[in-house]
Amino acid sequence: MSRSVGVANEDQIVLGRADRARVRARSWALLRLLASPLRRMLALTVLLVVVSNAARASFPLIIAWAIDWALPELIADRPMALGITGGMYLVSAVLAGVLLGWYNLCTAKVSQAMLLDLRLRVFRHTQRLSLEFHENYTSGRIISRQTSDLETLRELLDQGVSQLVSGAFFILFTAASIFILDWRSGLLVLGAAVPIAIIFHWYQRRSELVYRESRVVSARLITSFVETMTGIRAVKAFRRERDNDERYGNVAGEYRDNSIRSINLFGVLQPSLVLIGNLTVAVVLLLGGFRVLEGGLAVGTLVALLLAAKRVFQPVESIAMFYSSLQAATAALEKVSGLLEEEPTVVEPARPVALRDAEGRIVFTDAEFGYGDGPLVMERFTLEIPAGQTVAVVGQTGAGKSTLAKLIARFYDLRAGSLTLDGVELRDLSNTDLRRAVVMVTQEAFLFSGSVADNIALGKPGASPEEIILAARAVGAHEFILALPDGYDTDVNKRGGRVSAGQRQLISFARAFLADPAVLILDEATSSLDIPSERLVQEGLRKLLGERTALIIAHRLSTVEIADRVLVVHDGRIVEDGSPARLVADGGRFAALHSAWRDSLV
Ligand SMILES: Nc1ncnc2c1ncn2[C@@H]1O[C@H](COP(=O)(O)OP(=O)(O)OP(=O)(O)O)[C@@H](O)[C@H]1O
Repeated sequence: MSRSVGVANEDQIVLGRADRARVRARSWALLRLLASPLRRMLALTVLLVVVSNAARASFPLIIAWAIDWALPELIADRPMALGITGGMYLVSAVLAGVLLGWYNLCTAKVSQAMLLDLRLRVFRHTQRLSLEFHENYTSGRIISRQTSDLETLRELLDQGVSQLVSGAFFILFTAASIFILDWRSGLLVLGAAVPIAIIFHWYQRRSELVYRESRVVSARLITSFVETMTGIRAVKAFRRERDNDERYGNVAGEYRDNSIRSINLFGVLQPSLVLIGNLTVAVVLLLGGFRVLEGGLAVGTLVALLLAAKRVFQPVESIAMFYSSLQAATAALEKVSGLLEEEPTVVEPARPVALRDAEGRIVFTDAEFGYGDGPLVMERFTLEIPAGQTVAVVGQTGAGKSTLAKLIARFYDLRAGSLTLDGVELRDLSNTDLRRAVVMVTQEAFLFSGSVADNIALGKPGASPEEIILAARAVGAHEFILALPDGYDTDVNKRGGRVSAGQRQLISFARAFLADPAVLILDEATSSLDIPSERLVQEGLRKLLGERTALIIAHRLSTVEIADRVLVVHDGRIVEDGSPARLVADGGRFAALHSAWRDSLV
């Protein structure tokens, strides 16, 4: 497989031939995909740009006729010819103006529709990608794809595309009009296309690298910023400000250098084009002038030729300017299309097996697991958890406890073996059935913006206020919620609505209670609670656990007391398995942990 699949070579500036071709093809495929629902509109846009520019390019031709044909006719007292050429000029001018305006409206519609589509795709897709992807691809990068890259595309689409296409057609038609007027001058203008093509090619090769680098450095800049701000507590606690300033300063400096390089490249491109254009006009004037003197060329034709030659190079400058935003947008599109090419590693089955009322029997058979291509984190094991059992998982840090929990929640798939819920492979369940049956409450107990009630209701969309209060009461959260400024309607992200870490956990307990899953996983979920609220929660927890299957990962052994069974995980293996009392009696690892905990209580 090529290394350029997905985001794999995202930080690489110079791409090999095959990788470059693949990345280009991927970007084009994305553009085609975005354009396909707008085919009709696009066809109209093309028609408008062709006709309006043909009309614009006809002005010098009409002027040549007016001078060389209509004027002599007028002198001969036949004013009809001047009326015809004047009328033609007027029609062309109005047609060009009206159609050009319409064309601008159409391109704005098309480009904004494409941009909206892309924005939504990027958001939906990144949300759909598996946890494995997000754990490796930092949130800073995602933000940079969604903001800075899409902004770069927006800048091009807002103005650039319409100018580029319109300019290109204008040049084409004006060059054609020069050929019609005088093929020798036409060849001269065509000759100027050679150095222009060379300079564009030079600019394209150089700027491709510079703009690709710009995307990479810009992502690093945003990542550095996001990391500092999301970890602002750790930054302050460890006095990281000065180091962070320096690191950020270095990346910002790199970004500046990169911008200077791209401006310098443009600084060569633009004057070169102006120079080529002016020289060509001068040559056309010189040669045409001699031919007029010799009688080989009509005066009107020369005037028209000069007008056309001057106009043919007019859009070149704006094309050069928008060409640089095209290059920047191409680099952005490479990155965004790479992100969109990533596939979720944990996929929903095409034909899921239905699971109505889950009981919660979990069975691992000859299961093995490791993250990505990494080493095995859980060595081959077989484990059966009967429905309704409360299992505590203990073990030293890094042993694999959370990994076990994440497998049951299907955040990851096994590398080998099978994992079933009520006899159905987890991989064969629909997301809806799986999420209804298995709920995981994590340590971070994330709250979304909105009210406390909204946050609890996430467990069961459409839950009534009574159900929400019942759930909060069950886990012992009701009292503190009532004490908040607006009770259940308090906005958790507003000043005064902020809740403590322990309160956050209680809210997420209420959410889980309301969800009423067959299998509940609590990952370190009681670690932020102080002792009284932990006691309170112990009570709530008993109610929450009720009849369900539960897997509790806890450092605090007080939580383990309510478990029917304890699993001791060590170095990716389950080394002890039994009731708490039996494991204590057996005198193994759990017994040692337990006695240390008892001592700490005294
Ligand atoms: N996303 C990941 N990618 C790669 N390796 C990982 C990932 N998450 C965990 N690991 C590794 O897997 C092993 C088990 O981690 P796990 O989080 O399951 O441990 P744990 O027992 O829950 O530890 P703790 O009590 O500290 O939370 C560790 O060696 C860890 O480095």
